[in-house]
Amino acid sequence: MILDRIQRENDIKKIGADDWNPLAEEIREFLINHISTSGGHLASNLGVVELTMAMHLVFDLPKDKLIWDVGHQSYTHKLLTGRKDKFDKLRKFGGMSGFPKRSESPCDSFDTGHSSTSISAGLGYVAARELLGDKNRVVSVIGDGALTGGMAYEALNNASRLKSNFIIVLNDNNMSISENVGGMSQYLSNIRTAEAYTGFKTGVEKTLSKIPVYGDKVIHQLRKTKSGIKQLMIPGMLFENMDITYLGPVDGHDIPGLIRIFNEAKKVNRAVLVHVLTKKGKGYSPAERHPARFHGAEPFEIETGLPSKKRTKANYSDIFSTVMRKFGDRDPKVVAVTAAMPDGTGLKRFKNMFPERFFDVGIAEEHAVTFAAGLAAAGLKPVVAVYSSFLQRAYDQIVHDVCIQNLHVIFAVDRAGLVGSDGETHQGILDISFLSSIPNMTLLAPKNKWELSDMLKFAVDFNGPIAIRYPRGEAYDGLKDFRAPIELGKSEILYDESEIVLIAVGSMVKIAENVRKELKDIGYQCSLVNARFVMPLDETMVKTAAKEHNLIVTLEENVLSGGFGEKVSAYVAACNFPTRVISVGIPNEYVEHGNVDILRKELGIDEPSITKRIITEYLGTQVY
Ligand SMILES: Cc1ncc(C[n+]2csc(CCOP(=O)(O)OP(=O)(O)O)c2C)c(N)n1
Ligand SMILES: CC(=O)[C@@H](O)[C@H](O)COP(=O)(O)O
Ligand SMILES: [Mg+2]
Repeated sequence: MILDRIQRENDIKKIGADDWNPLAEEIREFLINHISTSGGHLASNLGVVELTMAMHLVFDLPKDKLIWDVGHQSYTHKLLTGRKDKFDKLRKFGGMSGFPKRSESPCDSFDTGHSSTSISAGLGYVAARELLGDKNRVVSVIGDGALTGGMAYEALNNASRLKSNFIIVLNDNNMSISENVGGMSQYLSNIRTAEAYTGFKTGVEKTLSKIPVYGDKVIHQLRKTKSGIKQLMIPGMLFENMDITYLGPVDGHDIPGLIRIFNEAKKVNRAVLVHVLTKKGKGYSPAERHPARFHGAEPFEIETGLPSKKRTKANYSDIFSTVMRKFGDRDPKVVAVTAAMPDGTGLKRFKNMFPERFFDVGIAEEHAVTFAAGLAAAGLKPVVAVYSSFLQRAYDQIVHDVCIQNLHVIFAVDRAGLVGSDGETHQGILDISFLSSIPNMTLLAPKNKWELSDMLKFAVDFNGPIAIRYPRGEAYDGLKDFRAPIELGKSEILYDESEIVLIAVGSMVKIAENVRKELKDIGYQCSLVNARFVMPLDETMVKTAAKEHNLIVTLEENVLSGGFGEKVSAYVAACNFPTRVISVGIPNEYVEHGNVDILRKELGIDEPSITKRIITEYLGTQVY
């Protein structure tokens, strides 16, 4: 194995050119084998094997800084920097992250996970280099999907003032997770289409040559300019006009060609964008044919590309998908907005049925929210389906554009709570805190799949900003018989007893149900309340709970700071009730990657830990 000769960064420089392509093949085989068992971002990684190798051949790590946008495509980089053995625990608790991590290697210059940050971070590195008198190179690698995000443009705007070298590699595979969208994607497509370029060039030359005397002179003059007649067709002119040198497009699977262009890019004393064309999923035909399915893949059979485990139960996004189709049918004012996540959020079916009422705005959560505010102001009923952690981006838009104007925007907040193997950047553990503190916002969480459907109906019929948070994965189908109509600000009493009351939010109702069973088994009386609303808080319920029990236990899959438990505690304290409140939630810290059950245990929010805590902390017995 050539790959075995790579033990650390820069070892690739000892591999002869004849072995580059065989090494690329070995890397692909390694990635397919490992990701087929661990799961992970296969298609994006297969697409950048040669690109990563070429960068490692040209640049000097860790002195030079490579910044991977999103970071989901950094597996080859990890392999080339001595982390091959860590792939056995890729994305597993305590193992290697699926994203770049400064804590993992000095060759990881910047932690990523969310999109469109790489040019800003790279520019920061460049400015620091100039101030500190360092000599390193800075290279930001951004995908065509990530280039739909507003931050990338803010950074490019800023980069245009540069007087020193900063290399931006545009990894253009003509795909986001799903089909890429928007004007920039169209612009890149035009550049990408060699035929269009060649055809246009020939066309322009032909037209000009028909102009007597001057035509030939213009052609001659244009050919003499820096990028020749190609400028007329504007490949890269958008960047060139911003004082950012454009190089390319170049075949992203041709290592010598890439090396040549990177060496050219090094000579430019300003920001330079190298446009690299790659194929998402390259080398594994199921991934080439279905790049979206293999973007973030669950474990799969290599021969067929089919998932190793068949899913038997619907997940919450499936339920959302079904309900949205029904609403689309029922109410022509219902429209759907996604920021580049039609598959993950389950909006794809709505898109197919109501294409004119479906809006994929690209990786642009801030814009998605203000766009939805505009739709609502004009009388439509926008449903913004977005992952909890990505909604963090749009905080001011929620406040400034939606809530101050009290507009009826419905937020379907998917992946709320622990998401698992994506880790810190993707855990949806802050939304209760940041949404429930915004005046005018109503925030709900369903206990099971039927309640998600009921809550969505309630939200569509509501008037004002409203968010429903629900977790990643299988939708709970227990507690089916509890289906009282949703009323604004009213919780649902599931079991009404005495002594202890568990008040749980959304996904924690299922856990609380089991905790209650265990407490009852050892002789305690225990009530169970499904909070339903985080905001507004059901104060009447809390008052009654405090009066009729010795202990209130709140449960939520969110950080404790600013969470539901704090609200309940504050209310109980404000009413001067002596009832003790224990808040179960996530400590105020970032949660690493790993299986959700393991993470819950580690965080003390799994059933046995909660039961034990209630017994030891409050009841003062070690019986359990
Ligand atoms: C702020 C934010 N929104 C959404 C996502 C989800 N997401 C991860 S990768 C991706 C597509 C990125 O496309 P591109 O940059 O072209 O990389 P490719 O997957 O094609 O390699 C999206 C939408 C994210 N990581 N961050
Ligand atoms: C890198 C990224 O942000 C996405 O690909 C994310 O990993 C998708 O997560 P889900 O698997 O929960 O859809
Ligand atoms: Mg792409």
